[in-house]
Amino acid sequence: MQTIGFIGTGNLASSVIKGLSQQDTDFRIMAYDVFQEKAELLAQTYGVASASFAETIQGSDVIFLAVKPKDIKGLLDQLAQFNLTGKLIITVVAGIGLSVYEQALPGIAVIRVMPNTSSAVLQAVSGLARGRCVTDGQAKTAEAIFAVLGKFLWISDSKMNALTAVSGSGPAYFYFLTELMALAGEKLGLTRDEAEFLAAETMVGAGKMLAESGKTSLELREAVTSPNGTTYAALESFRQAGLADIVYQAMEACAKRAEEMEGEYV
Ligand SMILES: NC(=O)C1=CN([C@@H]2O[C@H](COP(=O)(O)OP(=O)(O)OC[C@H]3O[C@@H](n4cnc5c(N)ncnc54)[C@H](O)[C@@H]3O)[C@@H](O)[C@H]2O)C=CC1
Ligand SMILES: O=C(O)[C@@H]1CCC=N1
Repeated sequence: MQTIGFIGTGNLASSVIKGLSQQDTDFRIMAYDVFQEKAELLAQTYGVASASFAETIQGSDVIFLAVKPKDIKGLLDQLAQFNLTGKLIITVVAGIGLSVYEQALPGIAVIRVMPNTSSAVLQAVSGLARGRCVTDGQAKTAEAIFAVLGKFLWISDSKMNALTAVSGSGPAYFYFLTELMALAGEKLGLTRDEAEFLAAETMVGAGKMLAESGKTSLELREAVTSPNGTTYAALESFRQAGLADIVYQAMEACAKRAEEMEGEYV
């Protein structure tokens, strides 16, 4: 059995620990946060161990870094004080490239991962970028973790910010669209509860169709769209308002922000 030690127990780590704790895995989990009570609450909720920083680092085969980008430099300075030989570092920190870790921790195995918060319901999609010192066994360990949490793909470090714009931040875009649809439904005469229920269930159902129907998003969209019907009217309005550009600009801003972070925080 291998031990995964989480450093930082915020939103992302909570989603991952929640997901892992639902399945019978070969992993033992330890968690540390600078706010001790936060790690303890999480540990109690999911039946995992909370421990000190040193215990977590020394007792883990996989050290899972889940702090904000602004905190990574200080954390790497702390990690450099420990003997990490043979351990695997998994980092989910947005925007910070593999070379930063490899410079700070020479010779240590690092895999950079961009998961998403759907890890909590085992429906994440994660991108994994392999560092130079990672053994095949360590790569398999990372695959075992992210396969439990959903789907994954290996990708080059240079594409990680683009992947972040699609799937790392992506859940928020769908939640935002759900909020906007609910607000519009209310304006059109539904109650808030009716509109929120309908918008959320529509998002869930459409996602399930994408997952289970074997059809593409284009095919599924066409099946809803009658010629000159109601959906057609809505989609034409989206097109005329330039939705494709709006989506591109938002995702470009996301990737650009990820790119800025390394220079800003390291
Ligand atoms: N929230 C999300 O949807 C996703 C987040 N990420 C990445 O995951 C990382 C964490 O994000 P969130 O969980 O959303 O942030 P968060 O703010 O909820 O959690 C970060 C945690 O790290 C703790 N922390 C800070 N410095 C620490 C240190 N030196 N040692 C131990 N704990 C420390 C904080 O107290 C906090 O509990 C970020 O780098 C983000 O880019 C990646 C994919 C998705
Ligand atoms: O907003 C953020 O910076 C993080 C990275 C991907 C999702 N949330």
